[in-house]
This record gives sequence, C-alpha cells and structure tokens, in this order.
Amino acid sequence: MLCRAAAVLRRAPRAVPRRAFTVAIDGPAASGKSSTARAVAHELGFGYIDSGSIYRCATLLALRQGISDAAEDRAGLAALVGQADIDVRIRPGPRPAGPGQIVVPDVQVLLDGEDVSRAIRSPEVNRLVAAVASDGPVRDAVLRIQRSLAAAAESLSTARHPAHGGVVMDGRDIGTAVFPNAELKIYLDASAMARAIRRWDQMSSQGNGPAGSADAGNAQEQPPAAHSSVEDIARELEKRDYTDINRKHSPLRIAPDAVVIDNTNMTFERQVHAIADLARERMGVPRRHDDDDM
Ligand SMILES: Nc1ncnc2c1ncn2[C@@H]1O[C@H](COP(=O)(O)OP(=O)(O)OP(=O)(O)O)[C@@H](O)[C@H]1O
Ligand SMILES: Nc1ccn([C@@H]2O[C@H](COP(=O)(O)O)[C@@H](O)[C@H]2O)c(=O)n1
Repeated sequence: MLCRAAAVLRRAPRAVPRRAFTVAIDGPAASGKSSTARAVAHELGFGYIDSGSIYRCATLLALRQGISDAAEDRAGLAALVGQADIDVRIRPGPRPAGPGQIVVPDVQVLLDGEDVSRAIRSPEVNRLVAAVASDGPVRDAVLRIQRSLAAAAESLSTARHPAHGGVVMDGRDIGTAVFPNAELKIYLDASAMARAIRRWDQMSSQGNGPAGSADAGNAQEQPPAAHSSVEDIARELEKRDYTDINRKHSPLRIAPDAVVIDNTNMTFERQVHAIADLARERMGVPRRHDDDDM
C-alpha cells in the first residue's frame, strides 16, 4: 500500500514554482537598449516591454488634446494617461538572415486600440517626449502601466527553463525605480558619435524623403529629414539625454548594482549573447555562448 502511494507520488507532475526573472536595461538614447532587449527577450523566451513607447503614447495624447509642454497645462495629462488603454506587443520580426543569426522581433504599440507604432515616432513626439516624461504625476501613471504590462508579459512568456518566466524591459529608470529588485540590471552606453551614426543608419534604412526629425527614437524610425546631418542627430540625442539626466523625478542614472556595458566597439551579437548568458548564469542554467565572456 505504502509502495503504491509512493509510486503515485513519483508519477504525479511536480509543481515547479515559477520565479519571475526581470532584466532591466537602461541607458542614454540610441545606445541600443531596445534592439538588444528585444533580441535578449527572444533568445530567453521572455516577454518584452519598451517603456519609452508608453511615454511616447502619453506625449501623443498631449499633442492630440492640445496640451502644451507648460507644466500647468499638463495638470490633466496624468489622468488622461491613467485612463488610456496602452498596450505594447511583441510581434514576429524579420527572420534571421542565416543559421545562428539573431532575431530582433518588432514591437507594436496600441493606444485605445489604435496602432500608433509609427505615430509615436513623429518629429513632434520626439521634440516633446522628454518634457512630458519629466512630469511627476505622468511618471506615476506610466509606472502603473509598466508594472501591469510587465506582469502580463511575464505570465505569457515561454521561457526555455521551466522554473523561470521572465520579462525584459528597457528605458531610463527601470533598474533604479521601476524594478529596483530586478535580477539583472544592465546599463548600456556608447559614445555620442557612435550612437548618432547608428541612429542615422537606422533611420536611413527606413526609407527616403524629408519626413522625420533628427532623432526619431528606437523602433519603426522615420527617415531623417533631408537637412539633418549626423551632427544634428548627435546634438538632438545629447539634448534628450540632458533632459533625462537632469530631471527631478527618476532621472537617468546607473543603478549601483548594474552591469555597465559600453558597446562603442562591440558587435550587436556579442552584447546580446553576453547579456543573455549573464541572465542564464543568474538563473542557474548553463551559458550558451562561452566565447562571449565580457
Ligand atoms: N553594438 C552595436 N553595434 C552597432 N549597432 C548597434 C549596436 N547595438 C545597437 N545597434 C544599433 O543601434 C541602433 C539604435 O539602437 P536602439 O534603437 O535599440 O537604441 P535605443 O537605446 O533603444 O534608442 P532610444 O533610447 O532612442 O529608444 C539600432 O539600429 C541598433 O541595431
Ligand atoms: N523608462 C523610461 C523610458 C523612457 N523615458 C522617456 O521617454 C523618452 C523616449 O524614450 P525612447 O526609449 O522611446 O527613446 C526618453 O527620452 C525619456 O524622456 C523615460 O523617462 N523613462
């Protein structure tokens, strides 16, 4: 009798408590946060949230409601953001070009059901977003959205390791304010010129014509304006960084426990593999890319 009970117990599926593993990636504009975060999330089978796109939705709402960047005008914006239905979804991106090539999935952003993935990258949004993101009540409203989207993304993640679900979120204050207890924090940086050249290349590859501004943001970039140069882009990136570093509420900072990666002279593949392996190491699962020790 005892033996049969033991056999039944042995056959019963073991309930493995799933632990959420959070990877926070912060850094200045165009340092590679979003593309790296999407690739790392894909490699680990984690969910992904682009937190900048939520601030961009808040900015689009402000523009559509005729709310200027004057602080007194923004009083009602936090409430509007709190009532809005903002969703950030990952969708299958381009297939890898060859065996072992990295997959960088696309992101789709929905604002009250409308696909605003391109609209939130407009020149007007680029100009206003850092000012909107410096508003304390707006940040509080966005924080609630970030945490709820992350919980949903984590629960849907198809992590390769049964004990871990996970989410990767990128932004400016993920490791310092949004997820101060994140299991892995990365601060991604590169020289201003390297970032400007990459942003130029990224925007130029999206099409031709004078439609965009000098600094269009991460995914689904609009093409650079005909008059803008790499130097114009560098200036705009630095202006946005300055606002993000010097604002009162959760400014861009390196978390004390963050791993700092300067990728100025690093390939995209190497940074993705290194971060994915750091996550694996902390989850207690084998590394996959031993040649990528940092
Ligand atoms: N190590 C690297 N070497 C070369 N190019 C890179 C590297 N890392 C990222 N990139 C490229 O740099 C460009 C900018 O990256 P990405 O959009 O991910 O930056 P970001 O930090 O999310 O920007 P933002 O803060 O403005 O949203 C992309 O085209 C990306 O593929
Ligand atoms: N965690 C975050 C993320 C973003 N911001 C602000 O939004 C701007 C746009 O971000 P992108 O990543 O889409 O370029 C950014 O410049 C910040 O002002 C933020 O404050 N916190």
